[in-house]
Amino acid sequence: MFKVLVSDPISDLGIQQLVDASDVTVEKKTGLTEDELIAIIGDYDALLVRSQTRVTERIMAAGTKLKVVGRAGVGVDNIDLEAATKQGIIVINAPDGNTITTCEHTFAMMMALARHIPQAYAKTIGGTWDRKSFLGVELRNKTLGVLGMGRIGSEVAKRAKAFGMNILAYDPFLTQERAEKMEVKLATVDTIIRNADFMTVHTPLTPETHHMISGPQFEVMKKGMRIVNCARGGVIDEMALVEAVDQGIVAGAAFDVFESEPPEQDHPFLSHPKIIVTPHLGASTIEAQENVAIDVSEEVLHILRNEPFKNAVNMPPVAPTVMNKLQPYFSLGERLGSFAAQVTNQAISEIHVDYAGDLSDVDTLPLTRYIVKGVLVHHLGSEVNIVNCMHLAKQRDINVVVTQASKSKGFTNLLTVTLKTQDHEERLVAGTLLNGYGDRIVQLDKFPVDIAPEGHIILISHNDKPGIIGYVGTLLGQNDVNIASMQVGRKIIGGSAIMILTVDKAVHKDVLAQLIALPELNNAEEIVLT
Ligand SMILES: NC(=O)C1=CN([C@@H]2O[C@H](COP(=O)(O)OP(=O)(O)OC[C@H]3O[C@@H](n4cnc5c(N)ncnc54)[C@H](O)[C@@H]3O)[C@@H](O)[C@H]2O)C=CC1
Ligand SMILES: O=C(O)C(=O)COP(=O)(O)O
Repeated sequence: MFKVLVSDPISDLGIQQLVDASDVTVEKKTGLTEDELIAIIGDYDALLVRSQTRVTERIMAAGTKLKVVGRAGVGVDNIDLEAATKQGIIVINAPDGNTITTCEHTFAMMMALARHIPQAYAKTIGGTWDRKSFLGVELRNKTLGVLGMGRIGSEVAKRAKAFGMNILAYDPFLTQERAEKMEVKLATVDTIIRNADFMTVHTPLTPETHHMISGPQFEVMKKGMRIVNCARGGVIDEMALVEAVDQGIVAGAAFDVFESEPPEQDHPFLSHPKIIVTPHLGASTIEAQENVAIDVSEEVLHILRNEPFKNAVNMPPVAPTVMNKLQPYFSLGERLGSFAAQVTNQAISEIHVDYAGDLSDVDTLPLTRYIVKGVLVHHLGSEVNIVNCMHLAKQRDINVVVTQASKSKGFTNLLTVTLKTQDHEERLVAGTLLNGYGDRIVQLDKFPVDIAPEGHIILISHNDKPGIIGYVGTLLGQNDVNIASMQVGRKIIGGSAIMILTVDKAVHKDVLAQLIALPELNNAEEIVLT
């Protein structure tokens, strides 16, 4: 039974599928301190959060069973991604579910700013009928600068057009072609600062975006600009902004997010007549909260059940078409990796993966991760998963080399895993996915073979002499080991040969030792593929 902890307020309706799952129990404990979370996190397989819970390195370290941290929302700046990757914890988010909601909040803020709605409301309910102090401005014909044209920024631009605004947009990934399609003008940050009447930011907080609007930008800013931040506190320098408002450079600002949340009671925004604020409400609608909770619950279930998933933040994204193509090979890849590791007795210096046939022209990185996981798991155990395997390989100076499009030897698809050791030994295992037959191992070192990569396998190397098969069969029979299948491979008559037996149960070490003691038999080892 998987245990899921929900440590922030997340929509009940959204997480219903987790609650209903027969293999999951869900517990809600919100408002915990870091130490309180550390004390209990060891019991849980998954943690669901929004932006309040700071998922620190200490929490991850205490989460010994933790497989996944699910963020019901976009920003993951409250989660230590590096620590998660090192520990093999998958971090997923729900990037699409709150886009429109946050875009609408941005608009609400922009209009509230243009028409002084919060200030006018406060005065009216305070008993003052003041119609002179709140002269506003129209949005029509104004220039809106959008910094960050991702999901939310693009939706804001779309709506701003309907309000008759001219849009100047900047995003490092915004091409001229896409800008034209969206009917916005591609501009630099500098052009936007010097020309916009309104400016809204929709970037994540990164070292590059931190204080991207600060003193130097306010110095050259178009006088009377109104600024909205519904993205992340820290993209705009808060103290420099207050100064710019006081100097009359900025006519007003609307902030949903703060450099530190919640802000201190004496934060200058909270008492400034020209700055309006909301307590990080961008994503807070019934619809968005249901959407993100549904998305994240679905992904968490996939991860817990070892099924493919898509929105991992600490792994590169994979297009659904690529994923569909690769997914059938995941189990084969992992087993080939595991097989190769089990027959390699020296320290591995390189994992070489060659993809041929159908796999020669797709981005195979996700599949490579399964192979590397298979190789490492033999020595490192369950600590290894597809999130941390590359990191763990690098830490151990193991090179992962991938080649594509070498000859497929007649197979429609062929995965060849070669492990190279520091002593220049090489072990090679190749496998294919045969339509209608499933996974097969088709080559072992230089020998062509045909075995299903599953269960208990005995690999024997011997000299090609008459009678050996009989000795082996008799010895295994005497030890109550039932042989399910047997294959013999050799390159030349009387030369070195291999025998591969699949057997019904684990083989005791003594039996392997007795096998090795047989005449003309050089080695016998058991490979277990679960
Ligand atoms: N206030 C709230 O409750 C909410 C806030 N957010 C925040 O809004 C922000 C945007 O979210 P989405 O649009 O969903 O993300 P997104 O990833 O779709 O878009 C972000 C865009 O920022 C761009 N960008 C990165 N560096 C930039 C730079 N230096 N200058 C200009 N653009 C840059 C990226 O290329 C990307 O296109 C995120 O920080 C997210 O955490 C999201 C939802 C709710
Ligand atoms: O999704 C985001 O990035 C947000 O900022 C929303 O945060 P929240 O889930 O409302 O705490």
